[in-house]
Amino acid sequence: NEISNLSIEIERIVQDHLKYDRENVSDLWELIHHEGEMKVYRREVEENGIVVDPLKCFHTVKGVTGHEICHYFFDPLYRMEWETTLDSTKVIETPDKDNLDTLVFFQIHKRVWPAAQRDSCFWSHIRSVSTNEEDQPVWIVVNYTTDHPLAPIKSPFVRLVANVALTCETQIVEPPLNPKDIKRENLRCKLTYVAFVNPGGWAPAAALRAIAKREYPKFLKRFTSYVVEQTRDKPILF
Ligand SMILES: CCCCCc1ccc(-c2ccc(S(=O)(=O)CCO)cc2)cc1[C@H]1C[C@H]1c1ccccn1
Repeated sequence: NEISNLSIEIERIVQDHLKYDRENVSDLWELIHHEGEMKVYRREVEENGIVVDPLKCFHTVKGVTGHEICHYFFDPLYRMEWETTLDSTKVIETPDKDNLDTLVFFQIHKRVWPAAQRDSCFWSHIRSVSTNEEDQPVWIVVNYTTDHPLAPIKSPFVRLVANVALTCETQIVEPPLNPKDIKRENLRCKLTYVAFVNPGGWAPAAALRAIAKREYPKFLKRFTSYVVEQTRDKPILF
């Protein structure tokens, strides 16, 4: 039925991301932005003349955990606080009321003139994966395009196709003897962000590449700074 088909798809996509995303980039990837701990890479790929460049970003954020980064990325409550490229976001379905680890979003993206305005509909899933005993668990959020009756494709909007994952590892730097004494200065989150976005309809390749080159680093910097600010005086969420 619906739920089990969705959970099968979620399992497949999440496992793929867990397996591949943290792999280092090959020399097929071009470094398009390097700022402090943030490195943003891109591969130039076109499908039927449409730019679908995969994007991969590695970043280390001090003072927060991977759980905190994934929590603020996943929870709709904060979306419009850090997202500057959206006109709106809405949760149109909660597939499992007893387990709020999966939501279905419908988002309208700000128009990038002269291209047609985009909208998106995707399931979003958050999960922690324990690696081995002593390390902190890996946290991951995946946003993956899906059709939905409450997100009809309507002109003039062009539906974009996205497969995005944010994967985070938490490191405890110079761990104090008693784990209860861990402070935020002992925390470091190593995150990987991958985005496979098909803009859904033709847009000038050079323009799309320029937008991506400008927007992804801006969005990752703004989002991670937002989480550092929001968590500064709060108890650590491991
Ligand atoms: C003609 C221009 C079409 C716009 C292309 C486009 C659309 C969505 C997206 C995108 C889709 C999902 C996510 S997310 O991480 O899942 C968060 C969800 O709120 C993030 C970014 C990217 C791009 C590519 C430009 C690039 C760009 C990059 C960061 C912001 C805006 N535009």
